[in-house]
Amino acid sequence: MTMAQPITARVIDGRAFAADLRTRVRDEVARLADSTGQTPGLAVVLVGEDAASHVYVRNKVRQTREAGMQSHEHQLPAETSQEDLLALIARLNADPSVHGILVQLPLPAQIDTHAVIQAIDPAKDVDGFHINNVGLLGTGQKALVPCTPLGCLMLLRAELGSLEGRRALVVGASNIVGKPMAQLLLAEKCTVAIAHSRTRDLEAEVRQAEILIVATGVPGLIPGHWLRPGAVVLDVGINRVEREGKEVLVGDVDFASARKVAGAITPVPGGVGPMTIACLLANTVTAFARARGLPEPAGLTQ
Ligand SMILES: Nc1nc2c(c(=O)[nH]1)N[C@@H](CN(C=O)c1ccc(C(=O)N[C@@H](CCC(=O)O)C(=O)O)cc1)CN2
Ligand SMILES: [Mg+2]
Repeated sequence: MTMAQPITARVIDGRAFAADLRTRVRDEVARLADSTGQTPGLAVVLVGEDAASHVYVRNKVRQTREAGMQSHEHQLPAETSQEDLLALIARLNADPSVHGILVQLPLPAQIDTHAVIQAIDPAKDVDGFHINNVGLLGTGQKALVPCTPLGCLMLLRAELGSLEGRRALVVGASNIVGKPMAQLLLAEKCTVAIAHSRTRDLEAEVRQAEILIVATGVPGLIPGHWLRPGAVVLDVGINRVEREGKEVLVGDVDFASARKVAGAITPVPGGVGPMTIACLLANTVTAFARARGLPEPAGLTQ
């Protein structure tokens, strides 16, 4: 008699996928430099002392340079005024060597985040947060797309090929991840639902999803037994928790139980996270090409 094999999900290697995307970005940068004599430039603005933000910005600067692009780094003190930050953005908007502008979030409390994002030239808004880009994405036109959802879309396409007709659930309705993710999935012709903190029966919603994307910041919110068997699960959560006296990173999905039910799943760390910066580089190349009226580089955007 043969024993039933336990189902074990394929673990999606976001680090490897991001490394491959960065190689494609680097090749495209070299090709563009050859044909135009110019190198794409990315300006990164960091205000204050948030420790995680410093790590992310350091990685953004390093990976920008490794891709052969120019990095313009602006570190401002925590007490920077809104006026000074807006003046810097105006200078970056006007600088022809800057093709992408990114203001690292979160910003200190005295600064109006929305006003700062709206001050960025939408053509240089490589985070895709400006309402022009939000509106373009929502109306099915070419936009600059937020980096984390764009990374998720690339992982899903690599895993599933066509997403058409699939039932997708996005858990979390943030402007940075949940809402743009839902728009991207809709554009792929998925049947899309968005769940949030007031969703009445989250388990019942999760059970129906062939594609599940979770971005809530609640560690271990989704246990494996809620999943539809074979589902593709992308875990966007990055939560620092204490386990056995040590600080560890965990996602919003309980990985140990979920991998016994899912068809494929991203780990934390090493899943969706690394795609965020790789997609930022890709967006910078896309912004550069569009600004110069060049053909869209293939495979770098939605
Ligand atoms: N302006 C922006 N601010 C923020 C964004 C953003 O896209 N634009 N996203 C996050 C932070 N972020 C990039 O800025 C980011 C988060 C996580 C990772 C990543 O590689 N995570 C690793 C784990 C890293 C760790 O050890 O902490 C992983 O998941 O494997 C990269 C970038 C908020 N702010
Ligand atoms: Mg504020």
